Amino acid sequence: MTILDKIVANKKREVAAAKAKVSYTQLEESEYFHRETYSFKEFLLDENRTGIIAEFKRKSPSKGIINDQVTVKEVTTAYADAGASALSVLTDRNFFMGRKADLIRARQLNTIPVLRKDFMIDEYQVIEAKALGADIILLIAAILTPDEIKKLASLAKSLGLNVLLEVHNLEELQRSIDPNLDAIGVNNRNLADFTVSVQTSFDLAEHIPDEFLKISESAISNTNVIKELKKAGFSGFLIGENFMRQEDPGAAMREFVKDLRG
Ligand SMILES: O=P(O)(O)OC[C@@H](O)[C@@H](O)c1c[nH]c2ccccc12
Repeated sequence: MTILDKIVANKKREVAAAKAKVSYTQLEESEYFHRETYSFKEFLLDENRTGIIAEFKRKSPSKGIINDQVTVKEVTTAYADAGASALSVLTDRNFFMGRKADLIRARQLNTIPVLRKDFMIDEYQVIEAKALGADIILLIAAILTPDEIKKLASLAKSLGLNVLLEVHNLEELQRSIDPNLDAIGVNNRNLADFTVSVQTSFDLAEHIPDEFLKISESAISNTNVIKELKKAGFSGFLIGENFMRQEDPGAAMREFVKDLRG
């Protein structure tokens, strides 16, 4: 059983428990369920921002605890001030030490798009994402069939959510392309064995149709890589650990952006 299999098995139990605890009607009564979402594209392509999707991540299966000493407030507001185009907030509890309350908090405090970073396998989670204040959902090709992607993405679009599809290889990309997607993210980390290579993004770039925003995810730790990824057509850069492993993740991002712009 790979780690991804374990995460999905756990997620199925978690979703069943959430459904028993909070009904669809209750989700739809959330104030955020009716809000107008921010456009992912608009913030990514805004020249005054950086294209960086800055992630709040306390822990990961590959690295263990990264940083459990900082608050959602200090980190996400500093990320936004430093020029993040969007925030990514982990809501998986067991493997990433995330909480749904982290997403609500990030939403309350910021006026840029927020990505719900989780393992989406059920329509309930999409509705829940809107109710928690998300603007963007992540769909991971490795754990979904093309029909599931279509179903979850079209539901998300009907709620005004932006959809980011994550792929790790050409086969996943080609089978998963769907008109309801807004952005395609190439994960430089193989979720089956945790190996990382930014080359994965360069290899897949030309295969992503131009109507989708191109995002490079994971293992980005220097600004030269971003400059090269931009030349290859990428407009979004998802960065977690490189900032979160520092005592002050917001300050780390500020320095990084200074270097990127300098
Ligand atoms: O911390 P990194 O290497 O900068 O990576 C961030 C992000 O890409 C990574 O957390 C991620 C990418 N896809 C995921 C899917 C689920 C959980 C986490 C992820």
